[in-house]
Amino acid sequence: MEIEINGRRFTSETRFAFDLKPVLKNPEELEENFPAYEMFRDVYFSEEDRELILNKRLRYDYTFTNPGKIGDEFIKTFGHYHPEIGDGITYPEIYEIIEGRAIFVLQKHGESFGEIEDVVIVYAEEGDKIIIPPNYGHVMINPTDNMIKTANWVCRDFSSIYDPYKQMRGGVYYYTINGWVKNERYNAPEPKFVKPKAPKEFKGSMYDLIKTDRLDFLVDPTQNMDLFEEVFEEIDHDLVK
Ligand SMILES: O=P(O)(O)OC[C@H]1O[C@](O)(CO)[C@@H](O)[C@@H]1O
Repeated sequence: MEIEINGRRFTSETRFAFDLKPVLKNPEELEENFPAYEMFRDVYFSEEDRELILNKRLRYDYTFTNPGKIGDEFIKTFGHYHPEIGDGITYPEIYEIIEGRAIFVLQKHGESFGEIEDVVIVYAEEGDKIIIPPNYGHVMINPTDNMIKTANWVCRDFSSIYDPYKQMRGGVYYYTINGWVKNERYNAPEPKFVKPKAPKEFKGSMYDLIKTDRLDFLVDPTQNMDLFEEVFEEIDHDLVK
């Protein structure tokens, strides 16, 4: 797929349903291949911005996630962790929902990939900004009949880590037409159900945050670990559709 921004064309990398086989609840139910989501990595609006983005060691991506199901499971991203910066702390990330409604499953592993210390299920709406704290892996699910469009800022110095999700066949929970199904390969506590509560300094245009120092935490989260204390607000799970 291609998008045009200010006369520049950006081409996506497509993840197909077959690419998701290693992380599906029921891979055997996948018969026909189709595009699951489009990733436009390293987008910029002007050459001047491009220089700023490179200097700040950041990357701006769009992800367009199609609606659909594989068996009874809703379409989702593959899922990944980020590497360590040092001292056992991994790179965080910030997402924005540009269009649609999404669910993120965040998980933090302990000694082994299968030992989960914390699970946070984030129900996000259009306009929400979602901060993925250090040390959490993340999967984004499309629980709707419409495409989800998201943007994200992330440090550009690393590659995502997919092996834990491959080894465990996906994240700690699958989202299905019958609701949440635990992936029994994991030992994990009960999930917390939350909505995003990004601090007020992140209000406004996601892209324009590059013109401020507010994204510095993506490259060095250790300078402001308090930021991650209040990025979610617990919700009553019964209220969640
Ligand atoms: O890398 P995955 O798990 O396929 O997830 C897709 C999205 O995650 C990002 O890598 C950001 O974390 C985006 O660039 C990409 O569109």
